[in-house]
Amino acid sequence: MPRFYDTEVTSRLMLGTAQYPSPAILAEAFKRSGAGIATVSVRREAGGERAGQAFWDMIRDLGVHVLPNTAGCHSVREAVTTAQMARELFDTNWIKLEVIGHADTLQPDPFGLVEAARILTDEGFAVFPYCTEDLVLCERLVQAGCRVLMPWGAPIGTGLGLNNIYGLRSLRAHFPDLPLVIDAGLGLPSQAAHAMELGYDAVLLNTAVARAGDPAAMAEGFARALEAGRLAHEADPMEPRDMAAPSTPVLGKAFL
Ligand SMILES: CC(=O)[C@@H](O)[C@H](O)COP(=O)(O)O
Repeated sequence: MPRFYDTEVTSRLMLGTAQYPSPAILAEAFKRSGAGIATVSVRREAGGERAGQAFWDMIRDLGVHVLPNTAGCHSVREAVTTAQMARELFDTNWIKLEVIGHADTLQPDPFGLVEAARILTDEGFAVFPYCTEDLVLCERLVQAGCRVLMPWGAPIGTGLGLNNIYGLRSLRAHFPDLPLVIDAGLGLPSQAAHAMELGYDAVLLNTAVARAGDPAAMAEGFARALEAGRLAHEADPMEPRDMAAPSTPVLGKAFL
């Protein structure tokens, strides 16, 4: 199982905690999938007071690692301040760093992300940056102190899956020993299995589970797909080839 900043987790599935039809369904999705990490929006917690406390109690009861995020932050300053609040609220130095750079695609602002990552690692945070698969950006994030990378599969909430297989494969090859997590854009368990087959360590998703007709069943579907994909990765898959190759031996075939 993957290790994030010296913490070994028990599952390759991380789930977001927004958009569920009810808290009970959210809890059931975690239970059935065995997801090991819950991401929580600091803004939601900080703004909610009593509702926030009830939500936090429920998350704590799940018994999973909590990964607060800076969702909704569009500037370095906002993200850093939100991370500092998260450390106090959740009593953890883990932070999923989001610095959104574009209103339509919600893609990360690479420049702000690196700057915020550097500030936060200097302050002792364990930063989980939501990034793109750009190799130069990822190099800079590692230089800034990040010990895990979270490239997007596709824009948040689209369910499009892995938009740039080539780029994700290159990233894996470039950082063979760094934990890599696909974050955002997954819509189906088969896409999560594909991420595992590419050698990724984990996936983080929210919309595909929370917006499914049966969120708990979908969460379990993702968990099973992750297991299948990882097993396939470890089994050393065959190389695809262009030319047909008979899988049945022709030796001993009767001549007519
Ligand atoms: C970066 C971000 O906000 C994602 O972690 C999001 O929470 C999950 O993305 P999906 O809703 O597309 O799964």
